[in-house]
Amino acid sequence: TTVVVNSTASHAIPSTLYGQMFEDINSGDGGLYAELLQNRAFQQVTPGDATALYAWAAVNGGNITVIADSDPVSSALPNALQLTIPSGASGSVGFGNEGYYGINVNSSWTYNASFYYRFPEVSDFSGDATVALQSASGEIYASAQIPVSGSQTTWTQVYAQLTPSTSPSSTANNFTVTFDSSAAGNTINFAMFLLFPPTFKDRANGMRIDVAEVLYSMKPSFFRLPGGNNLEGQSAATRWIWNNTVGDLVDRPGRVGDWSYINTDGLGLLEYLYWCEDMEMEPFMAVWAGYSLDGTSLPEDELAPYIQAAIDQINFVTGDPSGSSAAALRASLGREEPFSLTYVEIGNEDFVASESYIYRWRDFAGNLTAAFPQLKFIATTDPFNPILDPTPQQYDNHVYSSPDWFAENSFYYDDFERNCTYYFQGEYAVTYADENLMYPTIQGSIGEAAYMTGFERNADIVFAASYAPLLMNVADGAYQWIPNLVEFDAANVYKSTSFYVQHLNRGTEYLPSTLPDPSGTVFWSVTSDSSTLAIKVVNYANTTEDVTFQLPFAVASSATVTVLTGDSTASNTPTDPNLVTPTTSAITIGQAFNYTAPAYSLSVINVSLS
Ligand SMILES: O=S(=O)(O)O[C@H]1C[C@H](O)[C@@H](O)[C@@H]1CO
Repeated sequence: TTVVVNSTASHAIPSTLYGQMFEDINSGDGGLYAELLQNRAFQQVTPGDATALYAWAAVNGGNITVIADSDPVSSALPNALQLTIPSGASGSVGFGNEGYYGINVNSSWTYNASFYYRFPEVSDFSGDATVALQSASGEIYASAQIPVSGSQTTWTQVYAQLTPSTSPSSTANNFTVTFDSSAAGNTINFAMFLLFPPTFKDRANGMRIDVAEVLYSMKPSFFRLPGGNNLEGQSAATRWIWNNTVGDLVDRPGRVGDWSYINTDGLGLLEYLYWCEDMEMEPFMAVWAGYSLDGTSLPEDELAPYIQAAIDQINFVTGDPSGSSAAALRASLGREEPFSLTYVEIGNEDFVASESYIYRWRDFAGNLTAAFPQLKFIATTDPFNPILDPTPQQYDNHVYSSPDWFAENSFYYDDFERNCTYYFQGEYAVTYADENLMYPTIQGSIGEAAYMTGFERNADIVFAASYAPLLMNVADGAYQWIPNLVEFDAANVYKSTSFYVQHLNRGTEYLPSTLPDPSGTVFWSVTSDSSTLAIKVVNYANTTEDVTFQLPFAVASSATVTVLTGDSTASNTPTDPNLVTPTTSAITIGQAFNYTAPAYSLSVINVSLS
């Protein structure tokens, strides 16, 4: 194969081309969001149900149950954990939390713990609650005393810091709250527990550092939030409601998410926005658009309150505090100046309800465009099917398919009409439906790399792309979708082979070159920025492929090539996390040079242009 590279760029690579799609699918609570306690506030559970206490367990005979407190800690959190310490109790009696499939105890960290308590009946008890981090077998790694008084019959929040003495290798640990025998016979109500490790950029109520750092290393330019299906609700009533996700944690009711678990909404709209700033990316924010996953579309004459909610949501992000109550709410929460926002998505995957989207889009996009003429609105039906008014300038395309499909469709966007319509490949990934694989394989990741060469060749109309889903807790029962880009457990983060494909793609303008054979197995894309020429070569075949490049100008003879390659079925997994990682080496090139691409490989040849 001979590839002649043009000297003149045909189009810029939009700065937004590579970003991240996020929603709470095996990934927010217990994952990116740093809160370590599961079911920390008994949100959305039914008091008395066995499940109401999930992740909590009694310690040494403590008698615990979830009650609807007669004097709830807040209207958002009606439930409390009630502990009765049996009379005659001895030893440390109370309860514990197992975390999200474990708790990482790290002696270099200071943990911040807090909870609310009250005595439902006045008691003469005055003593300490002991909070601790301990192994499943009861070895104490860290503990602290919190004074507790039986005269405290109204809610009060108390705090403690925990600094473990060691870093056990096991994450099978518990956070415990216990009392000694002096508390025997007492009944105490608890609410709104919090246990945080250090967070990314030290952000309050922030993100888990190790996961955040892996995501940051991808240098994403945007972050799509809050979904995906998790925006939509199993009913209109359980949709993602922005104003339920902001303000004091004690005022956030949480919701039954769309991935079969309760969302605390501790990772809420303001946390997302600070996260985008900390990660130097812009939010691609979705607004609920009248369709819920039970298949219901609201009739047109019921949309007005939700359009107003969308206007308020956008004003919360970018509004002037003097001009909107939502923006004033943002200011009251400590953020006077607006956040940057350009793209707003109207709904998610509305191709499943495209008939009603005709009026839902008309009313949402119509009203929001009038209210925010500076924003760009993304439609979620299939392009031009149905015809929408106002004419969308952006569409969000999603595709999940086989390795072969991705390798065979790298020209997917080449034939799209250039008619001032721009495309967001908002979700794409190889899924291994037949083998139901938990982790991407090299064959799948190289298929994705082939498809991604099409993003750059068509970056005049493809303005953004993100693999989905982004994150996955690998613990049994902790995930709802496979595969995912980055995996984690309570103490580790794992980078899939597809992560490395995402990680390698960069460039600021596209240099046209000889077109690959759309039905072939070798693909390439040449991009440059001010200092470097990046030549991506994808070989989807199981044999090596020689590619001769003819560059338009002389270049330094020494270049580097970063190669991701391996057995077609190879995956990075928790037991073998670095089975396939990219290798970088020096190569000698010239204005014309031959490159032998290994079987199943992505190669990125970087040539300095200085
Ligand atoms: O069941 S699907 O509709 O395929 O779910 C997909 C599409 C949806 O937008 C996203 O939330 C999810 C996984 O990334």
